Amino acid sequence: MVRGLGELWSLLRGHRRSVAAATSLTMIGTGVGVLQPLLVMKVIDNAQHGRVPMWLIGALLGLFVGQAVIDTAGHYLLERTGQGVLLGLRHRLIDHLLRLRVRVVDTRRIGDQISRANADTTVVREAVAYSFTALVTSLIGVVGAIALMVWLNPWLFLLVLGVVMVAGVVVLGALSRIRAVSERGQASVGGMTADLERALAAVRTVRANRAERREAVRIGAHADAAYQAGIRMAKLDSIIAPAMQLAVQGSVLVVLLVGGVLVARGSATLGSLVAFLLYATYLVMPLSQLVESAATIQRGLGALARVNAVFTLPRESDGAALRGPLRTVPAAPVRPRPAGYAVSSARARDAGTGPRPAVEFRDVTFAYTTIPVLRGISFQVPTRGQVALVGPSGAGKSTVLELIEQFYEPDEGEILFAGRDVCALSRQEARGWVNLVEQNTPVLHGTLLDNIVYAAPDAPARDIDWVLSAAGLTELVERLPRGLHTPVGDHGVLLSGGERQRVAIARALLPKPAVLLLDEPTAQLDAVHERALTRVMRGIAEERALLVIAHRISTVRAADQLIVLDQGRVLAQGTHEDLLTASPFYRRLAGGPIPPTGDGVSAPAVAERS
Ligand SMILES: Nc1ncnc2c1ncn2[C@@H]1O[C@H](COP(=O)(O)OP(=O)(O)OP(=O)(O)O)[C@@H](O)[C@H]1O
Repeated sequence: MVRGLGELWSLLRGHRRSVAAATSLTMIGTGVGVLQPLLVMKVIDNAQHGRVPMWLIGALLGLFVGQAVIDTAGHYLLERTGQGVLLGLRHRLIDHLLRLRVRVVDTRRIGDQISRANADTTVVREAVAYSFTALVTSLIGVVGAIALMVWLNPWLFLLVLGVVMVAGVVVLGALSRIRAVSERGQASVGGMTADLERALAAVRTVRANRAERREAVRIGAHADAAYQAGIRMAKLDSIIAPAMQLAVQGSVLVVLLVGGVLVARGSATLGSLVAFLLYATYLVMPLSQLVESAATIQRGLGALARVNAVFTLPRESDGAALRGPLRTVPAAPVRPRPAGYAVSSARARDAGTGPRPAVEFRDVTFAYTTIPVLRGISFQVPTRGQVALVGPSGAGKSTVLELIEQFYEPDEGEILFAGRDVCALSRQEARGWVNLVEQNTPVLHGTLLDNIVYAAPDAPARDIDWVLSAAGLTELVERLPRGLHTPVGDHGVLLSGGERQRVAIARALLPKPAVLLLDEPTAQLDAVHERALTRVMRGIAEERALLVIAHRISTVRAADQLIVLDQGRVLAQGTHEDLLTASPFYRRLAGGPIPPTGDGVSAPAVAERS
């Protein structure tokens, strides 16, 4: 609990002045409240002698109103601080989540991460904002009330203490279990969000497979678990509340009984009995506040553990010198954006026309887990022209593009951009050099324009017109009643597969990368659209490097060079015609059905390579 308090306290960095001000106000409010019974005692004692001075009544009223005003200001300040802490935590979390290493994202559930940024931070807010102040002020309230009770009548106080301690044992038992229950409940909410996200993201698949009921049961199971945790929490809360109630009523009863006898015997005044009674209730109020804030802190610590777990996940470094210092490859720096549409001549020099290819793999080996997916592959992509990666499913083609995009780092070997080891480039530089159109072409919620200018929000209209025409989208935009301002729906569901593909190509072209990577651009297209896109690709390849993955050889038949991959190895390289003659494996790829991975290709691999 003490370490947990330290963690919560560290969240208040930058807000400590506000917390101090709010705590001071609440303390003053509590102090003003503690004074009231003393004045009441004075009023009653004076009344017994037949006169009640008006100033006493006025002072009592003043204290009453003063306390209300001070409490209001303190409450607002706390609420504001809580919101500030929540905002800071969410900003950090959002930033961290968006920069997580791709390898980490691969193994996490997105919905659960969303839930951590959403539900868990809200629980932490409550713990952070209120509980510190409540802890401090209620402690002061308890100490103050105890001191005054001891001063008024130590024996009566001991009796009250006995009653409160009985309740205290019950409450402490319940408090110790709250954190674990809260963590379980929050984890169930995370699981529910993750499964709901999964089902809604694939709503068509769910419907087509008539899986609504099964999904509802699956997601409902998390809701049930959250409910169970909620019920356990309610049980613990309901143990705490009556225990505190018992402490109040028991204390009042004991004080009334024993105090009444003392007043009857004349060993105590009626005023001191009333004051003592008020303090007995005043003791219980901050005590229950103390207990409540301890419970909120426990809940908050449960949620904070989940939030902090995100911060322990490794994020992508900025890139430069990831695997050691800059290699001594003599090259001009890569400039992420050219001046015009075409790769400028200066850039072409940077890119190393001739000896320095736009992208080069040198003996690159890579494994997602333990089994290598790429096994020492080497190839070059010149600054202009089209290079195609072909090979059976699972050969490692998409992995090559993922390594170029720096989503993963090679285990061995080097990747060079324009002759420079990518490890010597910042991620910004490297990702300015290339751009990727993924296999599943994510189109984002928003308008067509939002999607196209995603990487270059300030792009001038002429650039947008150019990428629209380069990607063959001009006609579509003219046909749509709202043109570029047409909403595309979540994940671009309002567009056809081919349109989504072309929107993604236009988006990738707008920041003018030196190298455009296309993963299966024609997978969703019919023969007519495939031919149109092939023309688009030829146009693009005249100005920059184009690296394309295609299952259909017809898409890449005209490529300047084809690289045949199988089982993570380069089997053969050359033009379509060269390969038809030299590579039996390619002949089978091009002509017949694509052979499954490992279809007797290991031995020819050596022969074909040579
Ligand atoms: N994120 C990942 N984590 C673990 N393994 C992966 C991951 N992505 C791909 N793989 C595995 O790596 C191997 C190569 O996959 P890759 O997607 O590169 O093949 P591909 O040649 O592009 O296949 P396809 O033509 O079917 O898209 C496959 O066996 C695949 O299961």
